[in-house]
Amino acid sequence: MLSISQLNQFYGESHTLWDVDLEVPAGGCTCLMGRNGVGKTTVLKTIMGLLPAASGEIRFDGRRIDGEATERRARGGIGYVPQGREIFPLLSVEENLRIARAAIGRRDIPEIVHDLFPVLHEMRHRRGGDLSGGQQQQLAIGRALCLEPSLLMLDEPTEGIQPNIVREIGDIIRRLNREQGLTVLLVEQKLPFARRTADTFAILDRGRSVAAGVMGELDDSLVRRYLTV
Ligand SMILES: Nc1ncnc2c1ncn2[C@@H]1O[C@H](COP(=O)(O)OP(=O)(O)OP(=O)(O)O)[C@@H](O)[C@H]1O
Repeated sequence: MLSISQLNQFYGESHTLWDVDLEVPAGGCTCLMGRNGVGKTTVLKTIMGLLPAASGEIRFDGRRIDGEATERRARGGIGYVPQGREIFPLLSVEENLRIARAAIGRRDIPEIVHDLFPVLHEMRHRRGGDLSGGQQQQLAIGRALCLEPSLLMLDEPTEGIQPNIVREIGDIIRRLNREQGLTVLLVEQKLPFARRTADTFAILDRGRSVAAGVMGELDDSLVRRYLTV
């Protein structure tokens, strides 16, 4: 569904991504892994068109999208839940959702959002900034779902969230993937969470793709070499 080949990216003079390849199969849940600063967030932002690619190809459903504006990619089916969530803190929960929904010309809130996140319905009049970290993460995912994506990308959705809520977020990602058929690309540093949630992995090291496979192939030697600090 998403296929990246030979992607290069620079921040000014600094070469950040080096010939990165990444395959996200349709209907799967792929975890992009690697230590801090290896370029995971940069990959997601480049897929979304928030950063320009210097060279390489990004294909989504077979179509090249690397020349498209972010809005077009979002409308075309790529949902993005950024690191740090980036909800509007002064707007209500409902307004946060409606703004996203308006981008595809709709006014209603999709049922799936209330089904998955009853707390967002209960707290619809509260300001986004007044929610807990876990609730804000649910709002960020709910907001991405308002655009009815076929691929959902999440950047460290469990960062700074209490352990019991981490489990809930994992359940939700699995439900979206397995029950709703949404393809998922997850950036995640917590190994047990990644193993439970994803079925394939790809590892970056200093801006390069160094390993990929089905989750069962993520063995101790790969973990020691590329993931443990
Ligand atoms: N706006 C920027 N300008 C210059 N360099 C940047 C910028 N953003 C990130 N970098 C650098 O690019 C490299 C990759 O960063 P990136 O945030 O993509 O890594 P990451 O793997 O997502 O890390 P983390 O797990 O800490 O979020 C790092 O060396 C980082 O310092």
